[in-house]
Amino acid sequence: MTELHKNLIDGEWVGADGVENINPSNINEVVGVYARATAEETKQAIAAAKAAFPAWSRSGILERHAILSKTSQEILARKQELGELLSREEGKTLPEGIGEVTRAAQIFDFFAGEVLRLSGEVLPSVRPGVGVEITREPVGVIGIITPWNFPIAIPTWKIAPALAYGNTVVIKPADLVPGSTWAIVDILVRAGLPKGVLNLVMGKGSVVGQTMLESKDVNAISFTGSVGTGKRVAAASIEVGRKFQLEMGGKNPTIVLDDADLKVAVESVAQSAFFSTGQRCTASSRVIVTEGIHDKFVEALAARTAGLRVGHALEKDTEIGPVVDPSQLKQDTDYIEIGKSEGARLAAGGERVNCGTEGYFLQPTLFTEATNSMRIAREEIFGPVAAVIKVKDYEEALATANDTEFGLSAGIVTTSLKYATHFKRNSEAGMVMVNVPTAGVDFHVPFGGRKGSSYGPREQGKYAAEFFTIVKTAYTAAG
Ligand SMILES: NC(=O)C1=CN([C@@H]2O[C@H](COP(=O)(O)OP(=O)(O)OC[C@H]3O[C@@H](n4cnc5c(N)ncnc54)[C@H](OP(=O)(O)O)[C@@H]3O)[C@@H](O)[C@H]2O)C=CC1
Ligand SMILES: O=C(O)CCC(=O)C(=O)O
Repeated sequence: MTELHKNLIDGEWVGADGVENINPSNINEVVGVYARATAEETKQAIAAAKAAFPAWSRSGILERHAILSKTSQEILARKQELGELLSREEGKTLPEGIGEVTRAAQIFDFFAGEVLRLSGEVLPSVRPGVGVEITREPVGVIGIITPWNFPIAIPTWKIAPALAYGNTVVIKPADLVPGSTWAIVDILVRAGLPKGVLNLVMGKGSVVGQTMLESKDVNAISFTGSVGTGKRVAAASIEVGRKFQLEMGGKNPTIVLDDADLKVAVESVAQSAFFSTGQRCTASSRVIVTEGIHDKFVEALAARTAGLRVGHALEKDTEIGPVVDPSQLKQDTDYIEIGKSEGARLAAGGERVNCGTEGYFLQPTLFTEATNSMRIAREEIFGPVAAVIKVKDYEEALATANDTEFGLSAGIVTTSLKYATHFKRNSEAGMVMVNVPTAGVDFHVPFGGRKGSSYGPREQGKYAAEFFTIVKTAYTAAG
């Protein structure tokens, strides 16, 4: 009998039965069995978080620091095991899985430090004899809803600041990958988190997520996922007057200019487009190339793409793991057909691959001769599929890069200080990368986009305080 991983509600592990978590590298392998919360259990979790808030919000900073720091240390000590769990449930390669786990440990460590750096401001009033204090207070119960593609990093970069600043939490991880979140919740509880402060409700978005959206007792929701669900979060939150923060899709461009170092350009685009199986909101799926370097760049990138080793996520030589599940695989292959029918040229990949196990393996796929009006250049695919668009010069490249409803990350590969500087200033993206991939961000600096990609304050780094706290301004007249 496989052990049931239960939900955590008010300090108790609860749940009678669950569903199997399947390995996308080998669908005959069950990663574990995880409970699915009901709407009633979700309401109990919210009530527990509400009841725990007064005490936790007034808890000492040393207690909060110690719990987050201990959690960071255990995650780091277990990075191999947790990296394997992550790779088995989501399909990214083991080095990518271990990297993501390490990032989670670093995030907990960062916010353990932030607890000790909480500060405010003291200002003179315009009225003589009156003082003004500006402080940050916790918001209350934070609802956290996360996607499947970063099963440990995204839950962590929402849970860690929420707890650090004195909030209580109800988290619903993606139904497809509950294992990594279960593991960090277990670690946090054993690190000493009081009951009710953090509640885990695994299960379906339509049940658990929807119940969170409808609850007046959830004071803020931090969401990462698709544009469609993000709009639901926004509408429901406005209805009950709560704070919300959305991180959604991307259609991130990488510009390659004539003066680019060819090797840097090819490696940067291959990584941005295909690593983590292209399942990153920061992935670059539009490659905008000026005509002087176009042909030799396309030739080199097609060769690099065709040479990428697709395989079981835990195999030593694998560079590209499987697609996460059948519905994402269908979306990817549908878009490959759309690209062909739109008249783009298939320069590499395009087929499913047999890697010896029953997994959702797909060749990294490169289209060339695409235009920015094609659906493969406008809609987020969320798989290992990229399209090259040829342009005349930097000005056309910049206009093409910005011609999208999204604005998460954007890259340029160039040796020109002039163009790099101009691009950093004029790109309509939240994160701009010069000679580095569009994906793979640091853990201690702000993360987020513009236009249709994001809504609300930035995540991560010290900027996380903007969402997870409320500013209070207090006036005191001297006696
Ligand atoms: N900008 C960013 O930072 C990122 C954006 N993304 C985007 O996320 C998408 C892929 O993730 P995916 O998980 O499929 O996105 P979804 O929006 O489908 O799911 C995200 C989360 O929302 C939940 N959810 C679904 N329906 C509801 C509902 N009615 N009420 C409340 N919650 C609900 C899901 O639950 P369930 O698991 O049951 O479906 C899941 O936990 C991609 O399009 C990608 O662009 C992904 C990562 C980062
Ligand atoms: O690129 C990264 O490091 C983070 C990307 C991300 O958060 C995402 O795709 O969900």
